[in-house]
Amino acid sequence: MFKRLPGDEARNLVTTTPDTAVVFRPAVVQTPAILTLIIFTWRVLTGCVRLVWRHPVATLITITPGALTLACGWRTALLLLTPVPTGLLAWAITDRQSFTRLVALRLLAWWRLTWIYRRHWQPVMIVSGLGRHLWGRDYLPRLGKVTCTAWADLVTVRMLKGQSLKDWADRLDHLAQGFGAASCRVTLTKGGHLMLTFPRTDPLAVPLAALPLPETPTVGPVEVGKQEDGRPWLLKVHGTHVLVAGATGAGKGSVIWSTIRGLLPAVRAGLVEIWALDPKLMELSFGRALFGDRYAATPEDCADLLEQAVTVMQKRAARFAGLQRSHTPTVEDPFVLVVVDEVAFLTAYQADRQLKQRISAALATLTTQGRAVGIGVMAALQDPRKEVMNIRNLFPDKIALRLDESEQVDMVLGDGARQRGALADHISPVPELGAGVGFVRLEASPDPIRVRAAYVCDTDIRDMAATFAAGKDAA
Ligand SMILES: Nc1ncnc2c1ncn2[C@@H]1O[C@H](COP(=O)(O)OP(=O)(O)OP(=O)(O)O)[C@@H](O)[C@H]1O
Repeated sequence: MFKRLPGDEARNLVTTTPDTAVVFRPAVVQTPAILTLIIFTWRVLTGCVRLVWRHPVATLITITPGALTLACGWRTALLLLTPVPTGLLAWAITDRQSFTRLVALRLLAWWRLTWIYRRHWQPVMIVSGLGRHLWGRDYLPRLGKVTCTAWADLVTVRMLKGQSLKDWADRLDHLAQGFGAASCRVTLTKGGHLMLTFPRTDPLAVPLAALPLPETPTVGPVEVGKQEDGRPWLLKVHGTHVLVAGATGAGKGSVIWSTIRGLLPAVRAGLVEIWALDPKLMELSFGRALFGDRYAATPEDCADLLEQAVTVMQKRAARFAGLQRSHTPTVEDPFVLVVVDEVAFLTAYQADRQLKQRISAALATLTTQGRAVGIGVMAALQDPRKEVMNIRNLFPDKIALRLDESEQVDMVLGDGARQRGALADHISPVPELGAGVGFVRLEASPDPIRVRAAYVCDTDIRDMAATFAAGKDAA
């Protein structure tokens, strides 16, 4: 008499009495050898076709020498092929960019697909829990195309049915570790498909020197640093408000000073005014000459300056009403950028309740109504919690530099930003490695982008103040 046991393998588990050892009897299905051979051949053939289709250049380069040797012998093959490496070398020397784009990166992509991703795909998927091993079969997400850019591998993936972006976002560390990358970012490309980004090199690993001053006056977007992919980081300041959040020493000053630097030619042309609030008396006081009488350090002066900005805003709004809905900077109505270093000193940490109220009201008025009439606020903040900065949501653009806690990332960049790879709490506290590094979300995309601000050192600020001090005429 056999007693059946409950569970997944019930039909394979039998025992005669409850206290005897379980006898495991695996089900054996006899597959005809011919069927196995047909399936195997079919897989090899489709694999070859797919390989040639996806990587024609790499396949051609690999196969040609062997094919020529077989067809004409090694001497003739050598004779025929010698011009190829010579030609490639000449191409690489004369037009490095096109050679890299058309040959080098494609070869690299093929190599990394076969050697890194395909080889490790199955174990990484199973161990990370993104694939399943059920009834003796592996159910794995489909590895798609690998594209190499100058700095990262972009890997397309078709998710398993029933998986969500969150399942992948929760396992970014596993994926980075599994494929030997420093980090991993995930983006949904279309229904069921996503793209994983594995950086190979980090263009932001070394500090960036202050950028050259723009040749023509511009109100933005201002180039303030570099993006992870090596492209310039352009920060919009006109028509928005920017909040820069970062722990102490995160490099908030470099974002502020790079922005000011990029705007200086426009300041000189009369198209921009920079009003500075420096309650810590540290950061902006260094370039005080640039701001003239639009500089305040004590809480009383800061409240007065903010209220002046509100008056300018209201007068403009009254003049513009019914005539124009957006602002174009002119000498009569320049763009006013109100820069506030450590805004919490003026709000949350301000002991004088009346002053605190005046400052909070002015800031809230400017951030809710200033955009359309050409008044922008750029505020720096160490602690982004709501208790400290209750108007943080009035800033449409936010930058998360190094933060102390993982929860603070979503407070700054919005829900889900950390899950999508904005690991601002993992940025190195070593200034050379991490100061000025941060994450931003551009308006067009929910995916965070890693950036680094250029470092405007004391000498640069001194030079800027000497050349552009308020009241100096254009050279
Ligand atoms: N973009 C940068 N690249 C390299 N190093 C930087 C950069 N920005 C700042 N640093 C270095 O980090 C140090 C701290 O920077 P900074 O004072 O701007 O930080 P912070 O966020 O303003 O800090 P705090 O809130 O304490 O004032 C600087 O003295 C400088 O040495």
